[in-house]
Amino acid sequence: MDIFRIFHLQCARRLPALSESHPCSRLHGHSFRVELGVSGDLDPVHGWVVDFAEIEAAWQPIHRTLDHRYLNDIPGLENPTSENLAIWLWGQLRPVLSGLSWVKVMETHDSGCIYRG
Ligand SMILES: Nc1nc2c(c(=O)[nH]1)N=C([C@H](O)[C@H](O)COP(=O)(O)OP(=O)(O)OP(=O)(O)O)CN2
Ligand SMILES: [Zn+2]
Repeated sequence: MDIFRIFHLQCARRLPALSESHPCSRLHGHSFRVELGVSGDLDPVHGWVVDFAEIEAAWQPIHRTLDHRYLNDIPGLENPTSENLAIWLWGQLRPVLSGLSWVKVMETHDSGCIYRG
């Protein structure tokens, strides 16, 4: 069974590997939509994979670290593409959120990525 919870981050970033002519090389902001997926068998007592509150609790330190921040300043996010953000989120969350199965980052309504470790 797969369950997921959705979170939102407001962040500033620039993508330093791009040429100056590319708009994303300039400072700009994104309202990221992050989906955290957790997979596992149902706990027969509770009838759930994991309490959604556990996913929420794992997310809170991430939110404090990233929300309304300039991502490029965060160690490991010097080139904060959505892909690198998904990988970074996986690295932060995998040790504390058992059953983490995917991290999906949507940077706009139409564009995003999924990382499964
Ligand atoms: N594979 C990736 N491609 C791009 C990334 C990325 O992280 N991974 N990032 C960007 C830019 O950050 C850019 O801000 C994306 O937004 P934008 O180009 O504005 O998105 P849209 O084209 O969907 O929006 P429009 O309003 O239609 O311009 C670029 N590529
Ligand atoms: Zn961008």
